Amino acid sequence: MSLPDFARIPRERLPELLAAMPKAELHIHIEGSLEPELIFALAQRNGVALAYPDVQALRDAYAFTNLQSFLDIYYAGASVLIEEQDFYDMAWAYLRKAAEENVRRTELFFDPQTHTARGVAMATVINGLHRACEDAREKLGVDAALILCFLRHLSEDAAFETLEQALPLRDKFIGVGLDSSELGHPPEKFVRVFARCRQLGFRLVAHAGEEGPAAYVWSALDALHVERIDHGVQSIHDADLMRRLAQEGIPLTVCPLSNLKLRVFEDLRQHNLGQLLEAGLVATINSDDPAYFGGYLNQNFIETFDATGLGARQAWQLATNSFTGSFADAQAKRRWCDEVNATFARFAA
Ligand SMILES: Nc1ncnc2[nH]cnc12
Ligand SMILES: [Zn+2]
Repeated sequence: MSLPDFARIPRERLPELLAAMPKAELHIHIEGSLEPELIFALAQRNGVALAYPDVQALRDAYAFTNLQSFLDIYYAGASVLIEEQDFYDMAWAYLRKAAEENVRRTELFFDPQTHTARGVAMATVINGLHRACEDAREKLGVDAALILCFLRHLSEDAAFETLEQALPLRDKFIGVGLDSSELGHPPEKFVRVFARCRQLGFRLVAHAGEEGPAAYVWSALDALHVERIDHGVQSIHDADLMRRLAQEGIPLTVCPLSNLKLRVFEDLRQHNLGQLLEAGLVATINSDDPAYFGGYLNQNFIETFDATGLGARQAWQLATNSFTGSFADAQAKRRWCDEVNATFARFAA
């Protein structure tokens, strides 16, 4: 099939097109979708004390200077999650939003160590999230899958222990990832546990090159053998790495509003997404932690396009990349890419 005629789509219609086009979200921490209102509702339901008197005071605290300043508040927010129903409610709220935004496929990260460290059972976490994913498929037509993330500020032994706890529920998540504080915690720290997960047949991803250097992206690829890089925006500083990412078609799950709020870029106009696409990388747009960074997926698209001047061609590329970069089966990917083409043909008619 030939490419849509992008020149026929006027710039004024871009926001409408960005919202309407089918898309996949490949980088969303489900705990980062916990809105202040739900944090307060769950705190009350579970009798958990919060450090803030009300929703507004909590929201006012969302002024971050870097990744760590965000993570401290993010882990505190997650402390209200106790029962299986809490995990369900959190994921269901996100999945409903995703359906409204024409997300067809979403791969949700979750951080079990944040919860098991507080005495919440692994099964409570995974069963609640998984039930929401099943309901999303049935009731919303959204295909949702779970990816278990190891916290990189903790030890590899702790990651192994987490894996052991999760293995009885292995049919309920498709892969593993690596998140939390990047600087000082290089991928090499987790070589053995990723090797084990690879042996077990899990899909592998890792955060790399968000605040950390391009060298961390190399080691995520060569030491951990990940299939996708989360963020990866620092790759731009290494021409050999850029060539490799392009040649091997390794997807980058880029999160523009997150990068702005965590000061990876001081201004959205300086974001390098356009350069990554120009270099032929399989870059995608994602929300990361939408409740904390001021926007869900469509807001990320709309603000980024507005600030950087990207156009309909890049919109098509990003929507297509989101499906090709996903871990869905080949037939579903083809169906969604056809749907992307049909949407663009309609806007170009
Ligand atoms: N942007 C991010 N980077 C690393 N770990 C995270 N956990 C939640 N959001 C994250
Ligand atoms: Zn992330």
